[in-house]
Amino acid sequence: MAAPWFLYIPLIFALYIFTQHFFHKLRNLPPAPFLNLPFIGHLYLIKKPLYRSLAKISGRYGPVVLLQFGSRRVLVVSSPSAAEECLTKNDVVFANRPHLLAGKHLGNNYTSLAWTSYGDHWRNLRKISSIEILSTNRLQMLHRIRVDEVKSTIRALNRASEQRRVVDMKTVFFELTMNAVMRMIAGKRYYGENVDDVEEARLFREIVRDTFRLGTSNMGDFLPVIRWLGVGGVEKALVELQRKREAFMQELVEGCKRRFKSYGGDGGEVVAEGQTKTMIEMLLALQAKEPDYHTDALIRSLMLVLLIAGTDTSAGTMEWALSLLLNHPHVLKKAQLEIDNHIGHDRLIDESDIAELPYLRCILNETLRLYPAGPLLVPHESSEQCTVGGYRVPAGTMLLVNVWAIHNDPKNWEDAREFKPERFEGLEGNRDGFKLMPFGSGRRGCPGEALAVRMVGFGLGSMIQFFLGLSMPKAEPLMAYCRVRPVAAKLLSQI
Ligand code: HEM
Repeated sequence: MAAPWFLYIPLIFALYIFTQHFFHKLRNLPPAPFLNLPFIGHLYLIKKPLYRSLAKISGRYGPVVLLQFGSRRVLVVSSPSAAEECLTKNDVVFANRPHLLAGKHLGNNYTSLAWTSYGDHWRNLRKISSIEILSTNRLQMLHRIRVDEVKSTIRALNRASEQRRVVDMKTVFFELTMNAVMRMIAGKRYYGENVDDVEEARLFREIVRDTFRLGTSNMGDFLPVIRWLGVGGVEKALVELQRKREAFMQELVEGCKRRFKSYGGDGGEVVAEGQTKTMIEMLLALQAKEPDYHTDALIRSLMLVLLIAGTDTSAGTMEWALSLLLNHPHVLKKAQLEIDNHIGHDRLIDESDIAELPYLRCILNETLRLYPAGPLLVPHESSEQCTVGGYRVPAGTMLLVNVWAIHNDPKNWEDAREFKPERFEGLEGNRDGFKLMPFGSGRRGCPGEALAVRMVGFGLGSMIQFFLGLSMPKAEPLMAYCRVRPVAAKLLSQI
């Protein structure tokens, strides 16, 4: 009598796994864990946080690993040389982004700067952002906004200090960067005291919260069945969120257009006396010259990308830096001494001082080494077949560069888990090839690096200049008592 059919299922599964493994080797694909299960692939190996799980897998199978995340092939690289190979020799091949749900709905069907594929449209967006918005010249024009916001933060912390109130520093830094970036984008302030419009601010905060909640990768990206069945309603929520984001940003664009007209401007370079031209206004100037390309939709899309890419990353880095300083008082003291020696006690630190404060830059680099805000960069995808580490990588493979693993690997760094800013002293450009790349590298590397270094360096430098013996009653989230340094009391009159 024949055995019932279902008894063959384990056999079929085993055959599938062995055949997969055999062909994997035959095709010279990068190493992979043996058990590649039907439907889910290697997802069963993944726990949060993803970069730690991947570092563990790489520790076992090597710095170039090919995994299967459900329906997607994923190449994980975790050594400086493998990262270099991907982002130099194969930089163009890996310059695409995978089509993930967030890119479809929040990236306007994969057309926004962060989500669009490599090509003319991406090149144009990159050019606009690098030249028209994030160039040294433009950042200088927006300098006053950042100074204003840092001063306002110092004032708030000083009040908390006088009242001996403990402060949630995570919120302080998040609100600082959000206010600074939104004022640069549209001249609006939505957090803390003196918000422009309470209801508008409430709506904005809701949009920001939902974007950070829904905008990260979700299981539907890897298991299409979840997407088809609409499990969790994620896609519906993303569509609704994008509708709100677009409507909100369009209102801001309209507001900037009205402001423009009130100057009697024609969308040109004219700005009223004492006013700072916002990023939207910079783009409206382009719209006046070339309306067909620089549409409202393009302006909305660019601004939404900068808002999300530039805030949480910078705020998180400031929070980690302060947390590390509180746990390493000798580093804080050395940084204070550097600032006092360079600036004295009669004036406030300024962004332009950062270049002259090498130890502060070392602290920044060391923080970004230990806690990179993008531990796996943003996923890339290969447009054609290429080789990495001598292995064949097929077209359409998603690339994750495990920067966290590279930054924390004892093979690359002495005392890798120790906070030692001194390790960067004397290093030209404070970088060490592909051993340190918190902003990525190559064509898709972060275009906001200069702004980030200014915002984070200036924000952190100001904290160091003003406050002493910040103590940390609770590490998670970072809560601190801020005590004004005696030498900084005089400076308070300047803010
Ligand atoms: C400490 C702060 C920041 C860190 C650590 C950081 C890091 C990164 C990383 C790792 C990437 C991905 C690179 C890749 O895929 O290879 C990226 C992309 C990007 N970043 Fe940043 N970033 C920061 C701040 C900013 C700021 C302030 C802005 C602008 C306001 C910005 C705008 C962008 C944009 C638009 C992209 C996408 C570029 C593209 O796809 O072509 N970032 N950033």
